[in-house]
Amino acid sequence: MKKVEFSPSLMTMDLDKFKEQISFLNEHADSYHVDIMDGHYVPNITLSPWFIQEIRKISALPISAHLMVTNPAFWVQQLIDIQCEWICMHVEVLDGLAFRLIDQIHDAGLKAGVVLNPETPIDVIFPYIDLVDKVTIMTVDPGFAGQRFIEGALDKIVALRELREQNGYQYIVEMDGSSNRKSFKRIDEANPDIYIIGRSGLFGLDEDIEKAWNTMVSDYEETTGKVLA
Ligand SMILES: O=C(CO)[C@@H](O)[C@H](O)[C@H](O)COP(=O)(O)O
Ligand SMILES: [Co+2]
Repeated sequence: MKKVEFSPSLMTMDLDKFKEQISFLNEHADSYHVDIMDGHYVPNITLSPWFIQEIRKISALPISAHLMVTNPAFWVQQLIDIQCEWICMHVEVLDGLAFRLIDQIHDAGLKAGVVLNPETPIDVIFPYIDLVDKVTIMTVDPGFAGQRFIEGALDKIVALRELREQNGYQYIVEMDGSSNRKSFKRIDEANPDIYIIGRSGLFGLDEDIEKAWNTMVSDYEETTGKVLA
């Protein structure tokens, strides 16, 4: 069976337990997801390139930056400077910039991802679908944790996997937004490669990160009937 990857969304971690939680997750998670917002593209401001540098000091896991910003070019250069493994940009702001930014990320030796809001159709990315390394499907509106799961967005995950199969594309498919005990089964049916887990699926389950992780694993296993390796 294909391995399911879990990527904790660090904007929902407990910052007063930063070192303790990262030390534990270094041994259990597959990568980290860092939400970067500019207060314009979405009405919130969360993590930053500086935060990625702080993680990097105590972790060797791949870090994926989810850019929710109106001017991705400005942020892409900063993330290239700090060598974040994945730079993921919302397609809704990529018009007229997509090829330049994807090439810039690749030229720096990093991976380029694109992110689609729940209402954005996948055909928007067809012009550059063969160039991207990851496609992230939002299953909540971007900007905040703790929102309602948007089940209808899952059809895009199925369609992206089919397109990849038919055309030999190389991208990874990821979901982001409210993955937890209530939604794991539906997400699993759509079968993304990476699950982003936030407060509702991981950090909010227990103050002790080890207990929270174990609860997340049993929630996944009980609701999907699958056993994680
Ligand atoms: O990009 C975002 C939100 O804009 C996500 O990465 C959230 O941080 C995550 O989905 C929260 O999940 P919940 O805490 O709602 O489960
Ligand atoms: Co995110």
